[in-house]
Amino acid sequence: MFSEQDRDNIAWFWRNYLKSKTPWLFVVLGMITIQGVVYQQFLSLTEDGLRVIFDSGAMSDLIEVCAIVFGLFTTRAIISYLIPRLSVRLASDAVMKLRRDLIDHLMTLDLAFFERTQSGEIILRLVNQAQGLSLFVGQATVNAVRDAATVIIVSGYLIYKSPLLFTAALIILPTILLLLQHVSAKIKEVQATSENAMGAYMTGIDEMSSGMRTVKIAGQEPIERERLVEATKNLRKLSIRLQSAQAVVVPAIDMMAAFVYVLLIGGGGYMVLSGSFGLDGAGIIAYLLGLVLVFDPARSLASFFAKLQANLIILNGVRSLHREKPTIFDRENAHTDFNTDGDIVLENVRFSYDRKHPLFDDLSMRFEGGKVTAIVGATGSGKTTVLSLLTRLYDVEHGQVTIDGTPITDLKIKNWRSSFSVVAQDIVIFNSSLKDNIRYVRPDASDEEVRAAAEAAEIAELMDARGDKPLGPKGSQLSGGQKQRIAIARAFLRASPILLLDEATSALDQKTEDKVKHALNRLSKGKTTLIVAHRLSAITHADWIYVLDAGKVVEQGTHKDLLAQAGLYAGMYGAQKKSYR
Ligand SMILES: Nc1ncnc2c1ncn2[C@@H]1O[C@H](COP(=O)(O)OP(=O)(O)OP(=O)(O)O)[C@@H](O)[C@H]1O
Repeated sequence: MFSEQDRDNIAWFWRNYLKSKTPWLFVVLGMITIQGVVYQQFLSLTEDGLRVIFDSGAMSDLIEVCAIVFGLFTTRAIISYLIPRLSVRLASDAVMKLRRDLIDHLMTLDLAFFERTQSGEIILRLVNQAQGLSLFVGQATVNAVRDAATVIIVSGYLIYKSPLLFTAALIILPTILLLLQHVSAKIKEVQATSENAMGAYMTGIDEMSSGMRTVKIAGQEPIERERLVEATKNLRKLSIRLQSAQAVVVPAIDMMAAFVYVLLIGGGGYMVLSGSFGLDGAGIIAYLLGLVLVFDPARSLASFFAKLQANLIILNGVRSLHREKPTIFDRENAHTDFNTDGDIVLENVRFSYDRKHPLFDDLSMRFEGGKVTAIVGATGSGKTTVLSLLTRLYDVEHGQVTIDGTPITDLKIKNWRSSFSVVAQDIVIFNSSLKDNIRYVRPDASDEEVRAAAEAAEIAELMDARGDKPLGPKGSQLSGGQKQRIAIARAFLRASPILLLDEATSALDQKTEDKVKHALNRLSKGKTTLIVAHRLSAITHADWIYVLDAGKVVEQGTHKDLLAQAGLYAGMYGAQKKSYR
């Protein structure tokens, strides 16, 4: 019923999220025990009360029994109010910590993880599964512990009263265990499928809403609708299957309980009638009442057990995110200081996104400190990947990348990355004001510094016009060129010693591009600058140019050298010039 992995996951959850609350858990346990004792006392008092009635005893004794029973149940009611207040707080704290840990952990993971994991899967873990666990731990588990305490205490009392009758009642135990074993496997299987389906559904919603422009232009709304509706149908089917698997538990236990009641009325009745078992009418009625008090929580426990199986799958889902390990992290004794003006060198680098097809095999390049180097080449030749290796979004598999002779893997990642200003192809705009979007790369920048950066990137006018108005999800209220100018403004604001420009001005009109380019040229003065561009006219001024083809450097030199070589570069340049005429 519990696999090795389940036990390990529960131990992990306990260690990290509940153990520190042990004193409070004891308080809850104490209150739960009192509730169980209330039931046991109730039984004992009922037996006394019945005896007073059967034996025509004193009315005052009966009143006393009634008063105590009332007092006992009032105590139980007060505790029933206090327990959830405390337990929900404990569970919410645990899940907040779990969510915080998951977020912290996500931040350490490699870019590669996010490129292969569906967004819905991450949302599912952080939102639904964490919430589900909170409810389960805070409510279901506490109720289950209360039920277990009641079962143990009342059963103890029943064993004390008549071991023989209790042993007879245990006849059904093996059947219950077999049933639970069978059901738990089924529940686990359906829950795992449901979780995957829910993750895919969430990813579908994310893709649909962020890709609505393409959906509408391609007229694919019916297909998107169909895709999502199909997913909801699938979820409905799985939810019914799960409920059906869980639903058999309670009625099956009720049937078994009926069997035990009949057995005990018959057997117990016989024991009273024979008079040789020390059991009277009041005793057997109280005994039957006791069994009812045991069966009710036992039935809830069985249904808790069914829910537990589903939650173990959820717990495993959350844990699996924790099991993801980053491959790019700081080495021990990593340096924080390095010469940012030094040459950056790729030495015999091998790298592949997909192990079977290396993109680079023995690639060597040098980016001279303080100079402008350009990388050109056909689409897919690996230009952006070179920039990703420099910024350690990926690590090389073989060879090394160095700055001023120091391998970049010896440097603290935070310090190394902070030496870059980047204008990337995939510009990320947040749904906040334009000003805050520029400030994102340097939160401590003053208003004047943000304005100067916006002016250099020719976006100051728009920044004033929009004021504090958010830019829409993923900057949806901006044009491509406006987004690009925000990215450029960020590079101006950050003003780090190494500048990476990946198709930085490709979305700008000629006039704006000319202005921005002058500003960028000023910014790159004295900085190690790497430019990736398709439009070769944009890089003719570079101190050195690399021409990449299918992951290999096929030509290199200055613009003049390369034209003189009359090779690939000269051909590309000639073709572009012709098309501009
Ligand atoms: N995250 C990734 N996972 C798998 N393959 C990738 C990934 N990113 C890029 N690739 C592949 O690696 C190759 C090089 O991509 P890269 O983006 O470096 O090319 P590029 O020269 O910058 O192209 P472009 O000029 O179109 O921007 C391409 O074949 C691409 O399909």
